[in-house]
Amino acid sequence: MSKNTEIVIRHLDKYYGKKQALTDVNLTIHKGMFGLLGRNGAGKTTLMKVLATLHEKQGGEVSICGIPVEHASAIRKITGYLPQDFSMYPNMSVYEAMDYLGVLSGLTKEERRKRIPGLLRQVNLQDNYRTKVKALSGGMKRRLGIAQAILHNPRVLIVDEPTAGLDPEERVRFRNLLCEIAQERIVILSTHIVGDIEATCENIAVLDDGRILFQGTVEELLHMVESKVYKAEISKKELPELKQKYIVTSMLALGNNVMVRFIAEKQPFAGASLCEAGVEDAYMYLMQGRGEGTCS
Ligand SMILES: Nc1ncnc2c1ncn2[C@@H]1O[C@H](COP(=O)(O)OP(=O)(O)OP(=O)(O)O)[C@@H](O)[C@H]1O
Repeated sequence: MSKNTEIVIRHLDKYYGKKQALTDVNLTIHKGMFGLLGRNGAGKTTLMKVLATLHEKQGGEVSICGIPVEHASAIRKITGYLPQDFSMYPNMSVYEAMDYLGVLSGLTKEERRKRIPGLLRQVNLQDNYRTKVKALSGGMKRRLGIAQAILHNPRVLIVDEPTAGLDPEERVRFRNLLCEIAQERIVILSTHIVGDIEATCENIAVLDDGRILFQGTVEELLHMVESKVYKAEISKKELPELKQKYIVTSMLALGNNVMVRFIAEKQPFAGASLCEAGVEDAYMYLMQGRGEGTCS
């Protein structure tokens, strides 16, 4: 595949003072949805900020569609970024905010007039032109954030933890929007919510303590726990021992008993039945020995 349609990261190192936040990160990211998964503090935001040219790296090479990240203004022309703590112009209306950002992006009046209505329709805010930004719900603000991030029609969209705090319906709607956008772009989605990745991304990377623990397809991740995920109904008294021996990925209380889902290398005891592995199981397995994974 041509380097002009990829993000290529080689031996990337990033420090904050003496603290090393990224260590020898190597990734190649193609068109479509790419999921970056990791617990809080793993380095996801740092990696995204390096790609968005908001942080400088200390070592390695990074290029986006063939352009080295050192060429910040050229990178910003082809990259859209939605930060974790996105907020903008609370007293402007939705349309005014978009129009203003369009001016800042260098779009002509004609280009703005043509592009903004289509984008607001795409993010389902077509009925909110006059709504003040401060009056939007969390999900609507996030969707407006996406519209502003793709206002200049970038080839790459970088979205940092976009679904945190959204209700389930908004989360699904937001994920679908990103998938739609990813049909013609590279979209990088960072999250610590395993469900977001499972539903949307074919290719993923798991970051932990600044290092890549895994990269590949969701299928390859699932393969790691194939024939290793069991469920069993046990008494509450037996639970502590089971938790000591195995990685428990979910529990459901049933009176004095508990239905547990856990990972074991082979049939652990009679009465435990094999089940289909999920991404959350695989993630917990991968995180084994690294403290508890913070998946929700
Ligand atoms: N400005 C900074 N100065 C010093 N250390 C920092 C700074 N920003 C981040 N770090 C540290 O770098 C590491 C990676 O942080 P980063 O924010 O990239 O993680 P993250 O995976 O995005 O986590 P979260 O989901 O909590 O945002 C953490 O140990 C964090 O404490």
